[in-house]
Amino acid sequence: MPNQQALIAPQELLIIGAAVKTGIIEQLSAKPMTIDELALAIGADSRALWVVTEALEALGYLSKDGNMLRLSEEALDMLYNTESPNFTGFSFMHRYNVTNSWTHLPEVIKSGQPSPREDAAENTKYFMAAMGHSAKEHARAVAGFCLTGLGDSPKVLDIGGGPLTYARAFAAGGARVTVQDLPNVVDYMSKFLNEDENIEMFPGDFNVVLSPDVFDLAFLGNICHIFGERENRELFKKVAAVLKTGGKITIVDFVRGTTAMAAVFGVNMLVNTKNGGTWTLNEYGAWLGDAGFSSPELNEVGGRQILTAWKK
Ligand SMILES: C[S@@+](CC[C@H](N)C(=O)[O-])C[C@H]1O[C@@H](n2cnc3c(N)ncnc32)[C@H](O)[C@@H]1O
Repeated sequence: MPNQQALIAPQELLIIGAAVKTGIIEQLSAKPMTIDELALAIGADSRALWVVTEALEALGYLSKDGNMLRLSEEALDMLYNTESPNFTGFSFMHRYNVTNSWTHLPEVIKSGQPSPREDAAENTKYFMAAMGHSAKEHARAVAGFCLTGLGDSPKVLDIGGGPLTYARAFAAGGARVTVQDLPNVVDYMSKFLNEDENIEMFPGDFNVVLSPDVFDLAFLGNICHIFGERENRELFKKVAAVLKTGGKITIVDFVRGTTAMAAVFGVNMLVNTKNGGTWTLNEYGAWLGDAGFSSPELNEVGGRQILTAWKK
């Protein structure tokens, strides 16, 4: 049934997102400023800046001391205080970028091509923050489920595991983890890794190569929706080649035909990728079977759908 409650503009996201994009937040995180000082610092129109900062104040992101603007305590907690229960960092900026792509859906429906993408370096930072944030709550449960039956200190290959949230949960469960991700992501994220974490990072495009080792478990967290049938079939074959016999593959993704979210998320992949999407259990079964795996089992853990199959 259509959800009329959902038919509202994401105004707060668009306002705070624009405040981050234009540098309002960064400038005010350094020091309080008047509207005119801020306008000069970020090269903005004073009238427009006044209207937007009034809204930011009304929404609780800014506070005013005389004519000086500053970030509110709540905004400081949310954006910068990693110890705060309200900390999100800048993870919402990924949603802001995605919302931008979604507004091109009418053109995408006609052309069949994804929305134009802005390749800004800070988007890697936002993407990693968003993925890390969304996995935080259920990573332990998912990792525990995936590690079941693998014995002591299994070797895990976490493909597309750049945000490190799942890798840390695997390591906490006793695994030795190799995280493979794109070189720019490994470059950025390896700074956040401590030497004693039992996690190493391998830079590499999974469409080209997988980390050359023998693993007990390959974890594919939300990567099968990025590409189409050909790439997934190839990836599953590469996974089979780096798993020991009897080794396990676990895939976290929305499975089309089993949840409404899979169809909706399919639209996200339509606007953001050339041939990504969400796939049915039958499709996964055929692709995994042809790559040498058993039929996949579908489970739900911590609200995430997980497919599990074993290398024959
Ligand atoms: C949607 S995120 C999922 C992150 C994490 N696995 C999770 O489930 O929260 C996809 C991840 O795959 C990585 N990725 C995308 N294409 C890749 C490729 N061709 N080779 C290696 N990593 C890739 C991205 O950089 C990103 O870290």
